[in-house]
Amino acid sequence: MNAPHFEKVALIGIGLIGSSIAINMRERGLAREIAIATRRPETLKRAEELGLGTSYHLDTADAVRDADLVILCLPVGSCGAAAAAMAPSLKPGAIVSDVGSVKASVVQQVQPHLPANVHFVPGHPIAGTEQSGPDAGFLELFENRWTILTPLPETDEAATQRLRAFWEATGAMVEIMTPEHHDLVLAIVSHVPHLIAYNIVGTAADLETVTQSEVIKFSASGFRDFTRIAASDPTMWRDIFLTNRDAVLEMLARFSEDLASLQRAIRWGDGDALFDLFSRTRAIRRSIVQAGQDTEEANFGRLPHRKDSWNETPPAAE
Ligand SMILES: NC(=O)C1=CN([C@@H]2O[C@H](COP(=O)(O)OP(=O)(O)OC[C@H]3O[C@@H](n4cnc5c(N)ncnc54)[C@H](O)[C@@H]3O)[C@@H](O)[C@H]2O)C=CC1
Ligand SMILES: O=C(O)C(=O)Cc1ccc(O)cc1
Repeated sequence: MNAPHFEKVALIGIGLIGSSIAINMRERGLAREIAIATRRPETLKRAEELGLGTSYHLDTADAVRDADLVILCLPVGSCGAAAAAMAPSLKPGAIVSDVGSVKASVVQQVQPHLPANVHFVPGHPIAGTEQSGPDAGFLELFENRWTILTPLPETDEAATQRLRAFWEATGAMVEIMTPEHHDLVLAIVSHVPHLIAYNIVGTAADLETVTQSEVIKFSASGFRDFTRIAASDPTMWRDIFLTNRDAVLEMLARFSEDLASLQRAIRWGDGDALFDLFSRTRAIRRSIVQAGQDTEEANFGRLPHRKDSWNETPPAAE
């Protein structure tokens, strides 16, 4: 058990990420008090049944009172309103952070509401699943995963280092970058891939010659992987695309150009072009697996709340 990193931590929102942080604090003794706030009474009741906190609040301002660290664990589009609601009750010297998948927009939404005497250190754990809600959290979620912190030029360095130490105590590896760079990188490695999954599952479901049951019956594992990703929370992903618009559109334009050249290679029977690309991509996959960064393989067997019937045996090591 670690010494507490903070006396009191307030989590605003208690879904997959909030509950995973709460479980980490509880199991690893990272905070003495854990205040949980959420807007729906049913969710709050469930968090209490799960024993995720030490106090439970429907009022965000109540939850953050006297907190040394406040983490917004909300859909990105809701962070501004939450910051406005809690701002008058923030303790001077408190660290305010978040876990949103987009960073520049969170900075734009949250910073104007914060008093000058608190430290704002935005963050993003690059770890998750397609599940949501307070039942979805688990202790190992952040282990050996990156958490990116995007402090602002004026952010107090000591506050950033305290938050780094907190995340490292959950098992995460921490990297620091600007919000804008974060948003570009995440657009290509996370946001566009999710868009592709939503699109391909939608296209398959819309095909008039293929009934829904055939889509499920004959789906190979590649398509199944897309359906897992396309089962991710609609509110969360709507907000990601609306708030990381420019970076996603830029990466999507690059993607579309490359897709057009693949289309051309297929049309003209250019097997070399196809073979070259597939060889390069296979090498990339192998280097990711070697570095131990593959979520599916790393997470297999440690997702207690995964209920999908396609959670088959892990593939043999490549
Ligand atoms: N799910 C994932 O795999 C990952 C998500 N994130 C980010 O973490 C944040 C939270 O995501 P999850 O925990 O997965 O979401 P979730 O859907 O599991 O939980 C969201 C929580 O926020 C509450 N909430 C929703 N709208 C609200 C509003 N308008 N005002 C107040 N409370 C509201 C919900 O009741 C719930 O407690 C998002 O910003 C997401 O982009 C970051 C890394 C991974
Ligand atoms: O479930 C998956 O495959 C994910 O990609 C999880 C995820 C979703 C959003 C993030 O910002 C970070 C990680």
